[in-house]
Amino acid sequence: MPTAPYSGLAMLSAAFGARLRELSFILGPAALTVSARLFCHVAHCEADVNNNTPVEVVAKQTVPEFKWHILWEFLKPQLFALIGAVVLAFGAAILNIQIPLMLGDLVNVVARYLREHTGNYVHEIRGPALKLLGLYGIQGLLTSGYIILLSRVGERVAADMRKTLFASLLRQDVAFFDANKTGQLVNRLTADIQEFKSSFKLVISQGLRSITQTVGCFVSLYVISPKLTGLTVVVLPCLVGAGALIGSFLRKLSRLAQEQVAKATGVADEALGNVRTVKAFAMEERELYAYEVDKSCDMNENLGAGIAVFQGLSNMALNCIVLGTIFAGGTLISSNEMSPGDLMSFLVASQTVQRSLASISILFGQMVRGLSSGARVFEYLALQPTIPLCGGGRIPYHSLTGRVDFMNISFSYPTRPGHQVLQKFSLTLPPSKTVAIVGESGGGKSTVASLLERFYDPTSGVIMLDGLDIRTLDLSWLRGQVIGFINQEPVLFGSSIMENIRFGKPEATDAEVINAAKQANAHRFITGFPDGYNTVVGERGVTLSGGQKQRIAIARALIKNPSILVLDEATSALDAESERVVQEALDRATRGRTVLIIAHRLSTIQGADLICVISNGRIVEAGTHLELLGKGGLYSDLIRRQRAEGQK
Ligand SMILES: Nc1ncnc2c1ncn2[C@@H]1O[C@H](COP(=O)(O)OP(=O)(O)OP(=O)(O)O)[C@@H](O)[C@H]1O
Repeated sequence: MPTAPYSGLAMLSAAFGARLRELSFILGPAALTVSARLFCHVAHCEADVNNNTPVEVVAKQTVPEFKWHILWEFLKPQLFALIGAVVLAFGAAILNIQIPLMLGDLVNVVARYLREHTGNYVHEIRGPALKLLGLYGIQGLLTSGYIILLSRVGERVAADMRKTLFASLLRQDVAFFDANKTGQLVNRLTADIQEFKSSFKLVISQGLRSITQTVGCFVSLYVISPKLTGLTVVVLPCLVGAGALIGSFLRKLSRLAQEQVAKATGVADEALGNVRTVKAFAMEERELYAYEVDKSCDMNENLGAGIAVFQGLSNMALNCIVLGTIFAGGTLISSNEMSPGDLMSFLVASQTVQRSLASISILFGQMVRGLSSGARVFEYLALQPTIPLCGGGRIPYHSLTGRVDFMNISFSYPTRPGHQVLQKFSLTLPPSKTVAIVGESGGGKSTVASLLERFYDPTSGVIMLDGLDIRTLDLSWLRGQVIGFINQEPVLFGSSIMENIRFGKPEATDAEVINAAKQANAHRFITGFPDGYNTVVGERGVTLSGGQKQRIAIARALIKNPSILVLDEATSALDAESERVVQEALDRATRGRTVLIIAHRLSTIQGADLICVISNGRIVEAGTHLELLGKGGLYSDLIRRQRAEGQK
């Protein structure tokens, strides 16, 4: 008998073991096995407490519903493997029910031999022992079989979910990303799916086994001794009721802790994604992350303590049942109502029930967590974007002029519905002409570009391309082939320069990529790198200068040969020399195209065919540079202000 390094439960187990040793004069050596198994169970339960601390990271604002039909779609392709796993798990559970009965047979042989000391012990024990050994072997095989099948099903379902969720997230409107933090979305892809997978596997394997064993062993208990079973049945409902009450309190704690972990992850994601800003303000030490992590640590510690008390109490109660059984069973043996083997069977069977019930109580919490993780994953799987990515008409390339009309556009961002950014805004971009929008910061310039790209749809009014409402046109065609977009801070992906330029047209040949780079004034510096076009640009292009990044972004936009080019303050973040080379590239790129420039520095747009000044969401002045200067209005003011700032 091992000495217990554990707390009260283990001491109870040890005391129980001692009691069994006392009884071993009747029950023989098998009693020691029961004691050891019970001890192991206590240790196992304590280990479960540690394993049960939830590390789930959840992005949770509302409580989404679990959609079973979506789960069914993922399970369908794995149905055969799943049925196989269920059958094998069921088989293993049925065999587990047989084990106590066989142990009883074995003990009866031992007890009879101890009592009578007649016959050939080895010969008599061989039959039941071999039967039991065979049962252990088959049970082991079935267990391995269902675990293999189940982990296959779990992994494949999780991989399918990840791929589908990722595709669904990318399909969502830009407004969706305004409202949801990236870190929380990534959590759904990783932690939520992981949690769902673990719960799914656990519930199918252990849940099925525990329920089958509980029912089966209860039947065995009743067959062995209705009296003793009656005793157990009276006590059990009280324990289950108390357990359910504490369990619901713990689930609430768990949900709060999960939300806190998700919050901390969101903060980390934001800081790591913008590490330069954090460093520039020397905020490494003061980052909010530590505070949020400490908070989640406290909450998880409280949860862990709650789980510990819960499991401690439930183990103690269940162990007491076994203890009571031995006393009551001993009385029945003394009055010859029960054989020692029957008491052995009863003990092991009741121990199996106890273990199964303990595991059901843990599984119940796991199932709730799994269901809420699954619900969060399914919530976004079922979400349809309000702006569909494909479907709708296309204008043949040869007849496309590139004329754009903004007609009476009013617009508020979905995340800020009370704040009207554009009010009855009207503007025409004539084919092959350059129109620049200027105005105060926050006046709505970039919003105009976003609406043309259909990142959002106007609240009222229509945007026309060649006289057709852009809402009737195929969005992937519009974004993929008609409009080229270059903004102030181009984002490159952490792959090669070649792949980054090809992002604009995935089917482009190497020659097309090089040609686009030449048009964007980028070929020379790219070929100057040791790896040329295969140079990997680092995350978000950090290994390149601002001007180099911008020229690659221009090449990426030009490779699709767009009819319309939108330049959102494309050179405002560059120094004078970079601006000159990029401007050169842009001048070449804009030739023969309809161009909308969202301008910050007025010096770069003086050659535009039309300059519009936007204020409070509508155009207040329009004309060429000279015409506007002559008017002496808002445009002249802006120029004067910029000159004064330049001189400072
Ligand atoms: N995604 C968004 N969600 C909610 N409001 C937004 C969003 N983007 C911009 N806004 C708000 O819309 C208004 C117009 O913003 P916009 O970016 O169009 O201005 P801008 O003229 O381009 O400014 P700047 O010259 O400073 O870039 C601002 O009040 C801004 O706060």
